[in-house]
Order: sequence, then C-alpha cells, then structure tokens
Amino acid sequence: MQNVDELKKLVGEEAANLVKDGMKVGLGSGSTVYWMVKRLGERVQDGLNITAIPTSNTTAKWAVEFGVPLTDFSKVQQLDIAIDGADEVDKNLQLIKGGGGALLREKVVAAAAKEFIVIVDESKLVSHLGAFPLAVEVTPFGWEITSVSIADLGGTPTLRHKDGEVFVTDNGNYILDCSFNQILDPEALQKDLKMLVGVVETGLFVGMADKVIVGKADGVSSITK
Ligand SMILES: O=C(CO)[C@H](O)[C@H](O)COP(=O)(O)O
Repeated sequence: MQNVDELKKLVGEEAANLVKDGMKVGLGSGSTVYWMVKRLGERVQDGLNITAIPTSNTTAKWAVEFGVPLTDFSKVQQLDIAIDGADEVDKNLQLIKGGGGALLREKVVAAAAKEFIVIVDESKLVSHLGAFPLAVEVTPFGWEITSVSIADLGGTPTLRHKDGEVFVTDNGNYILDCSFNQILDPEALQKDLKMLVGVVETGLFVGMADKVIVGKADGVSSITK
C-alpha cells in the first residue's frame, strides 16, 4: 500500500514522461507538480529540449532548481501541454483547484494549452465538487463586500490566512475560501461568481481538463473526456 506522497510522485513522474521534445509546457503548482517538475528537470539534463511557463513563483523556483528552461507569454502564445494538480475531480473532469492559491495563473496557463492534463492521487476523486472549499481570488479593495455578494450566492466565505497573516496571491490579491457544500452545477456557479464585481477568478475549472491521471494503490489509471 502506497501513501499519498508516493502516489503524487508516481503520477507526477508519469505526466512528465508525456512531454515530448520541442514542446512548450505549462507547469502547474502544488506538491504533485513538484515531482513532475523534478522529473522534467532530469529529462532536460538527459537532452530533452523544452521551454516552460510556471503558474506560481514557487513552481518557477523549482524549475530553476531542476534546470527546466522558463519562458513567458511575451514570447509564447500557445502551449502544447499544461500539467497541474487539483483539489477535487468529478466524473465529468470538472475540477476544484486553488488549494495553493495559484488558481488565476493556473487557469490562464491551462486555457493557453492545447492539452490540459491533471495529476491527482485517488483521494481527490469525488462524486460531486464542493466538500473542498472553493478558492475565489478577489481584489483586496472591497473584499469585505465581495464576500457578502458571495454569501448571497449561498457560499460561506473565509478570508485565507497563512502563518498568521492574510494570504496574498502572486498577483497581489486575496483568497476567499468558500464553502458551498455540494456544487451541483459548477458551470452556473462559475458564471455567477465571475459576474460579481471584485471577483478576479475562481478555482472552478469547468470543461478544461482533457485527461486526469490518477495514482491509486494498485497503479496509475487515467480518465479522458
Ligand atoms: O490548485 C492547486 C494550487 O493552487 C494545486 O494544484 C492543488 O491544490 C493540488 O495540490 P497538491 O498537488 O499539493 O495536492
């Protein structure tokens, strides 16, 4: 029986091995992605020629540490593949992301990729999204009233803190972690949230994932659209 960290390593390495020579790659964020970036770095040392765009400052640091060459959207308009983790995945490949607070850049990178691959251990598979609080990135100015608007949609928002301080995203925004219990219509909720003034982006990824690679105690399986 493998523990969760071993499963994250397994799927991270599996996904890194899907990257082909010459590709432009989106690098997600989180502890599963760490293993993917590490393995990509090994492949680059072995001669793989790629360039990558990271979705967080932390991932950028890992890429530099492991020798994965980085680029940015001033030089690259489309990515061949983006690989990222998730906090919840349902059977329709709808996702909740943003546990690490990188959801905005993650969504920009996923949207710019021809193929978006999600890597998770089996504990992330759910029948309905929503047990994991939905991260909503909001402007610091007026976050209090944005929070009230989200509550009017049925959520219970909590301002995210880290190490005793308000958590600030790489984009200088705040995160409201919003409990919705069960999210029965993720697409409708995404639309409603995006209509609110002060909401920058949400951690709901609907219709974006092409494939989910799942690490299970008995091996790796994948779910495709
Ligand atoms: O969305 C994310 C960060 O914003 C991560 O991909 C998500 O939280 C999963 O993280 P981990 O691989 O550490 O479980």
